[in-house]
Amino acid sequence: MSDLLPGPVEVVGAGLIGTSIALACRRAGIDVLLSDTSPEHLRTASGLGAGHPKLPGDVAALVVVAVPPDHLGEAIEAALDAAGEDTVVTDVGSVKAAPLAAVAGHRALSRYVGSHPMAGSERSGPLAASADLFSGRPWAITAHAGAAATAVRRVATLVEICGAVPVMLTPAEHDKAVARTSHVPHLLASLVAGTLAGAAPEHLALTGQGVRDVTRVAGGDPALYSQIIGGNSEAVAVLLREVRDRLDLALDAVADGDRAGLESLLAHGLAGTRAIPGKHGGPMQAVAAVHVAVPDHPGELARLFADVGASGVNIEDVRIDHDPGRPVGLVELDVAESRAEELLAALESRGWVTHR
Ligand SMILES: NC(=O)C1=CN([C@@H]2O[C@H](COP(=O)(O)OP(=O)(O)OC[C@H]3O[C@@H](n4cnc5c(N)ncnc54)[C@H](O)[C@@H]3O)[C@@H](O)[C@H]2O)C=CC1
Ligand SMILES: O=C(O)C(=O)Cc1ccc(O)cc1
Repeated sequence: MSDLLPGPVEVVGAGLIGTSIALACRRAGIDVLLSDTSPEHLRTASGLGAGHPKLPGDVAALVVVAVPPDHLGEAIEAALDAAGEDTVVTDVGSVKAAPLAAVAGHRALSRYVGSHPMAGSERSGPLAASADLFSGRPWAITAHAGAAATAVRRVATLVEICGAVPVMLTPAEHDKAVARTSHVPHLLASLVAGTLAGAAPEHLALTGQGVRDVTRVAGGDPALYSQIIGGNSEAVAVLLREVRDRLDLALDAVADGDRAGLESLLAHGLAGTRAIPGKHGGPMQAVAAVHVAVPDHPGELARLFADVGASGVNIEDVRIDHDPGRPVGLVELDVAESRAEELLAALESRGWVTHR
């Protein structure tokens, strides 16, 4: 337990994010109070060991509001109304200007500090939660000008307890940033995924890893993401117009057979992939993919990872694709470019079928 966060922590909204935070706090030995409008989620989260239902009279040191975006304002206000004089309130909503505007006139505004963990999944509810969800992930802290320094420190302590990396931003800057890194990518993933709905099975049989990578986030709950994206409409619209202009250029280049124009658009995209920070927030490391054919039998992945471990090469990322015609998985290991040849040789010497 931390001196800066003595507990208890109250989590309002025991879904994916709320229960994950609660589990991380419990792991750190902090008492957690839970509340949720869904008795089922409350029961499930309590059963997972995330805490116990809040009782009348319980007072938290920190309230974490983790409800869907459309309900953030009212839930933050209710938390500020009910809290003790020393209680700090944060929320973890994916947009930050709107909930702040909803409570801007509150007498206890100095004890509210917004935040946003940049980690999650396509799944919802407490059963998808994990204490490790935020490990090594950025977590924005969006203090407004009138926030008390003690309140900001308490929220930063929560971020540290969850193993995340704090990033200080104003609410407006945050909303512009996530329009670019989360909301527009989500919308475009959904548009691409939509072209697959109802497609001919013989076309879908040619699905590879690329389309899975591009469409993964589109698997998220449409009701939640319409609130997230709709709650950041101004910043999202600015970027969507930029994308629309490029889409028009792409259409013209394809229709006119303009290879140079097409290459220029693709090169711009490549530059974007290189701008994405690497693991742990550092500069992007040059990685190379090593592909390994793995028989679809119990224990084969464990054997492969043990052999990679024995070679001393670190795996930066891993993906698995399936050969539709054979009982074989194709494992793609991303490793530092400078170590790829060494890994290929080590795996081949142990009998694995590999290629770059
Ligand atoms: N899903 C994700 O990957 C991420 C979501 N967020 C944000 O976290 C918040 C929660 O999202 P998830 O955990 O994914 O959703 P979820 O659907 O898994 O959980 C939301 C929970 O809030 C409860 N709830 C709804 N209205 C309530 C109210 N008025 N009072 C108390 N409980 C209420 C629901 O019953 C549910 O248990 C959202 O604001 C979202 O923008 C932030 C980072 C990542
Ligand atoms: O699934 C992913 O890769 C995500 O990026 C999850 C996510 C979803 C919503 C957020 O507000 C923040 C993170």
